[in-house]
Amino acid sequence: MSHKKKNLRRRKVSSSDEEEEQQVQKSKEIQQSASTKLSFYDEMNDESDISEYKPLMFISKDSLVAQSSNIQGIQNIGAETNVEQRISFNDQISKMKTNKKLEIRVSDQSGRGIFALQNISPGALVMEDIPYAAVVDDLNLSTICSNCFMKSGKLLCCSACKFVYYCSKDCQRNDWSNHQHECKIFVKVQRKPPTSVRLLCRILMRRMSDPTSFKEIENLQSNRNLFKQSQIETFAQLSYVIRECIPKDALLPPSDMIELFCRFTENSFSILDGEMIPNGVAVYPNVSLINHSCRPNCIVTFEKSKMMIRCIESIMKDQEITINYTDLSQPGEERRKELRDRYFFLCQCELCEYYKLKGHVDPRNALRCQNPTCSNAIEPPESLESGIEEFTSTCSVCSKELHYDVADVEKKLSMALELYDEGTKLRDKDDLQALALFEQTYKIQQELLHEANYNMIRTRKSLIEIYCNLRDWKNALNHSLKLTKSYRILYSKSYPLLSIQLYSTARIYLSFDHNEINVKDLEKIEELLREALKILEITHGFQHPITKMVEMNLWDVQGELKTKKN
Ligand SMILES: C[S@@+](CC[C@H](N)C(=O)[O-])C[C@H]1O[C@@H](n2cnc3c(N)ncnc32)[C@H](O)[C@@H]1O
Repeated sequence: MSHKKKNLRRRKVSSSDEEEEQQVQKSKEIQQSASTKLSFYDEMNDESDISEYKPLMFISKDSLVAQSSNIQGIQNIGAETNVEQRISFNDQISKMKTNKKLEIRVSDQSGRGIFALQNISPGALVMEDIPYAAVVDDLNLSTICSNCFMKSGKLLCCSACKFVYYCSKDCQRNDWSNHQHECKIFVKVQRKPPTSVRLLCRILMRRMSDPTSFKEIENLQSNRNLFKQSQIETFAQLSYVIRECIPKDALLPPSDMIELFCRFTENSFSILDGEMIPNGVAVYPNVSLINHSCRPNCIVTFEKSKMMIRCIESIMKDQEITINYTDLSQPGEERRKELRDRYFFLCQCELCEYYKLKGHVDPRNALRCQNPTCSNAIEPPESLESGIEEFTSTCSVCSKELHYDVADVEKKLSMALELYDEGTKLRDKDDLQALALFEQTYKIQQELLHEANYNMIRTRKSLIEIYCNLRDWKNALNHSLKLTKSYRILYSKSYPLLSIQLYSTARIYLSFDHNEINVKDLEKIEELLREALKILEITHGFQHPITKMVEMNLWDVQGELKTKKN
């Protein structure tokens, strides 16, 4: 599907909802009937290329209610209603420090989930967990310790394979049981298997040394019946790679290997650094029980490979704990597609439902008001396909009469996306040419799209990156300030990406020549850092290295401000 259609497609509330309901109904039927499932998925899509799975934020499910009764050690303490059964914490969950605040319950709609047993305030640590198994991703192997996940410019590399790095001899020793088998393979073939395969090897090695722990993995949803045949075939091929990497005793029978791949696909997390940039992949079985919302009340952050779930929106007793599985800057339609394709459910969260209501325009795919002084989001017109040539509307903020020539808008936006793609291809080769293409893209989009439109955000991010590479701080700052404004529209006030964006903007400011920064600038920087810090204390906690770093930057700026004022 071309991007232009995505841009302009207006949601036909009733029919698309019906379609989605039908698809979900169909997927429920498939869960019960393995024989029909694959043909449905073949029909439904698509361009599945999962040979290089991106470790996602998250996970998925199976026939959940049925599965819940098989959970080892989880005791069903009786259904209080037909919809929800209360389930007490089992050994697995009691490992979590804060378990008295939480319990597992099961619902027809989303299977197992974690619920609050008391009110929880923003900033509170709701859960923390260490990985069952974790690997540093390929790009970061030389800068992150493969055992403790410490980031450093001075790591020691494994003298045998020279692929894997450690921060100390102790870390190398501790990781040896995991690394010894892959090390031989790296030496033999002089290249690494994909990150996902390396992680699965570690899971299987742990199973061999600690068989009871493997129940934690077996408890995860697999949704095997819902995977497409092409995906299952890829899993089968990757299983062959795994056979080459670990001892025979560590292997599972072929069908269990496929099941493991399905569980991994639905339950793996990206490990993120403080700035929310992925640097590894891991499985955290306890946290895998948390369901998704596009308006989550909790957020996942990491200290090295330890995962922390912190509350970002007040949670009331009996409310479900939720985190986000997708990129929230994407329009609802795309988020729902991703969730349906990967996690096999139709998202009906507060955010998705809100924009289905008449009169609520999602800025993520909106046009902008044609009045240059008005920034209102306008619901995009029907695409060309539906035969509409002109779209008229009235801006609800400035009351301007709006007239869009649909063909012209489609053409311009389509051209902007082509320019963007060209720019992306050139990005690592020729910054200046890429910059010229991104500027052209921006010029077209700025005239037509709302500032929080997904495509505008993408273009701005690319422009900021290139201007920073070129040390053109003035232009980088201009776009970064505007991006911050868009993030305020897109994200809740305690969302970590907003704090990281505020901090990045402050850093761009601080990159200016010292003499160019006056008191007014310093006050602005102080304001940015203050706000970033306030959010980070909630999302990452007071002790997180990034929180400390922002705090130190703030002190420096406050000191300088004092000196300049005197
Ligand atoms: C990581 S698992 C979450 C725990 C899962 N409910 C379980 O029982 O193991 C992800 C799966 O949970 C279900 N799920 C998560 N969020 C959901 C939501 N908002 N609505 C419906 N189902 C959801 C989906 O089946 C998804 O594949």
